[in-house]
Formats: sequence, structure tokens, C-alpha cells
Amino acid sequence: MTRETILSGDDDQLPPDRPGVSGFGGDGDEDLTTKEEDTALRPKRLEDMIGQREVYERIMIAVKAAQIRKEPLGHILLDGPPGLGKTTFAMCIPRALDVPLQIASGAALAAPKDLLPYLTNASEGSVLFIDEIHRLPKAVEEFMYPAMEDFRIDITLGEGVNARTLNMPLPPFTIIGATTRTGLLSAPLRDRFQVREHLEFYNQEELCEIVTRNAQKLKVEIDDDAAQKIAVCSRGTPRIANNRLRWVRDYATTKADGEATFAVAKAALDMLGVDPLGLDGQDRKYLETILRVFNGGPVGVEAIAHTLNMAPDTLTDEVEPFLLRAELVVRSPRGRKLTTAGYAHLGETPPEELGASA
Ligand SMILES: Nc1ncnc2c1ncn2[C@@H]1O[C@H](COP(=O)(O)OP(=O)(O)OP(=O)(O)O)[C@@H](O)[C@H]1O
Ligand SMILES: [Mg+2]
Repeated sequence: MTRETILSGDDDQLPPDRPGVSGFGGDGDEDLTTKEEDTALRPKRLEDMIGQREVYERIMIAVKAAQIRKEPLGHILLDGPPGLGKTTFAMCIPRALDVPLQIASGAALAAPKDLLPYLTNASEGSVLFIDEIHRLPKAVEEFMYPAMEDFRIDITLGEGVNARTLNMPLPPFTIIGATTRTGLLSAPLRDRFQVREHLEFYNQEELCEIVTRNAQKLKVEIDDDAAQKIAVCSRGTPRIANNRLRWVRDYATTKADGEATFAVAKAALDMLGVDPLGLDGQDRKYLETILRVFNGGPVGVEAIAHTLNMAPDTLTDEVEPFLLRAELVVRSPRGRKLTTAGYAHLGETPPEELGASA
């Protein structure tokens, strides 16, 4: 069973990060500590969220308008790389509206019948959060169209000549979808979301604020330089900033007197294999594969994935977005290619023809 209803304002009952994938009865206690702490550090209210100002402002306007008009909020689609705050937004919005929230995962909704309990449980104005919405099978997606547009579901009973369609009205409710891949969503589904927001990587100032604020929550003393160091090394991603902060805290507890100074943070991050740009071993392996195996590219993502023995999806969803943003690689119709900055980061001289173009 991968369903959970959370009543808003019930702060202590926040669900784990990826309902439907783990933590909801599935295969048990995998990474529970991290998830509990992730929950502990997750902002509880929209006002507590740092960064993403434009997205925040637009969502606040929609939320306030819904409150003033006493109408349900329009459906919202959030997309962007992992760890940037999609789930956080999705959980804070119902709390701002003081309405119940249900959580589902696209991967766990294999057939329309899996979606039925969520739809029949939806009360007026309530929110249904569907994580990884790009993983919904076509049949479930189509089943959702009338639910989203006309607040109605069509259920077919019986088969062949005896088949009958039952129309069931639903109370007006809100769907919040989250995806790392808007490109995989069909146009009819995408168009049914009134608000579509793309989350971008965070700048250093925002990450520094997140680190400083969370250091207080984790009760670790940290100085400004150390917070800056962690911020620079977090690939523009709050989840990574939180993970690095926890690591620095552990390191400070065991190797120093508990205080996270710049020297302690630097030593801890060096030990993790994080480089000055914040790239980890996996990022560097990706860059080095393009450089050494494929002569700097262009090369297709599948070829890189096979060489690294990884799923191409992991590369496109998790590894590439930040490397593209940092302009270490470029995507061309012929594949991925190292840029001059990419060569420089690996301590190599770029080939001459790249000098001018990248
Ligand atoms: N704007 C923010 N301000 C402060 N902390 C944030 C913010 N956004 C995210 N975080 C922190 O980062 C963690 C990860 O965020 P979240 O789970 O919302 O990411 P996500 O976009 O849903 O990722 P995924 O695609 O992997 O599901 C949160 O637990 C929270 O602690
Ligand atoms: Mg999420």
C-alpha cells in the first residue's frame, strides 16, 4: 500500500521523502536516518523556503487568490533536477491553504484502479501530490484528464456489449505534480496544469543561508567561512548542502572539538572527494570518460552510461544538469562535448579548435 493521508498542520507526521518508493511499507528501512533528518531540515512553511524567489512569488499569488476566492487552487506542475525543493513546495502549499494532502508516486500507480482511492478520498480543495509524474502509464494519465479538467471520472463496468460507463463526480481538488523530466510528459497532461514552474539551481548566497540556518537546527557551531565553503561545494542543490553539512558535523565531532571551522569543513570535504567546484567522484568520472574514452566528445549519453556501467537516466537526471549549468559540458545534436572549462577543470589543455568555440 503506498498511500497516505496527511492532515495539514500535523508537523510531526511528515512523510518520508519518496513515498511510494520507500518508507511506505515497501522494502523497509533503507536509508531511514537520512530521510528522517531530511524531513527534519525540510522547511515546513512556504515563508521558510530560501531562494526560488520568482517561483515562490507566483505560487504565493495563486495561493492567496485561492484563499480570497475560497476556491481550490489550480493544478501545479513543478519540474527541475533532484533536491531543489519540488517535494518541499508540494508539502508547504497545502499547509498554507490549511487543506489535507495525499501523496502518491507515479511509479506506484500502475493502473487507473490504483489512482481511484486517491480520487475518491479527495475532499473539496484538498491537494493530491503526485511525485515522479512522468512515470505514470498512459492509461492512468488518460484516466486523469477528466478528473483534472471537469472533476469527474469515467469508470467502465463490465466488458464487450455489456460494458457501461459510470460517470462519477469529484469535489474540486488540486493536483500538484513533480517531475525531473517535463519533456517526458505528454502535451495534454502538461496543458492541464494551470501553473507550471521550473526550479533552478540555487546561488551561493542562498545555499549559504540554508547551511547556516540548518546548522542551527542540527545544533552545530559553524563559522561564516565554513558555511561558504559548504555552499560552494553543494552543486547548487539544497539536498546536497544538507548532506555535506551533516558530514562536516560528523567530522567536526570526531576529528575536532565539534566546531565547524573553515579548516574542518575543508578537510571533511576533501576526505569526501569533493573538489573546489563541488563535484564528486561520479561527476569527475563522467567528465574523465568523455575526455579519455571519447576524446572529449561529441558522444551520446548511452555510450557514456555503458562505459560507466550506469543507467542513462541517472546521468541525464542527476549528473548532467549541474555540469551543463557549470558549462563544463555542452549538449549538441551529436552528443555531449567537453568545453574549454571542462578541459581546464580536469587539468588538460583543450584541443585548438575548441579554444574559440566553447
Ligand atoms: N527552498 C529551500 N529552502 C531550504 N531548504 C530547501 C529548499 N528546497 C529544498 N530544501 C531542502 O532540500 C531537501 C530536498 O528537497 P526536496 O525533497 O523538496 O527536493 P525534490 O526537488 O523533491 O527532489 P527529488 O526530485 O529528488 O524528489 C529538503 O528536505 C530540504 O531540506
Ligand atoms: Mg521530491
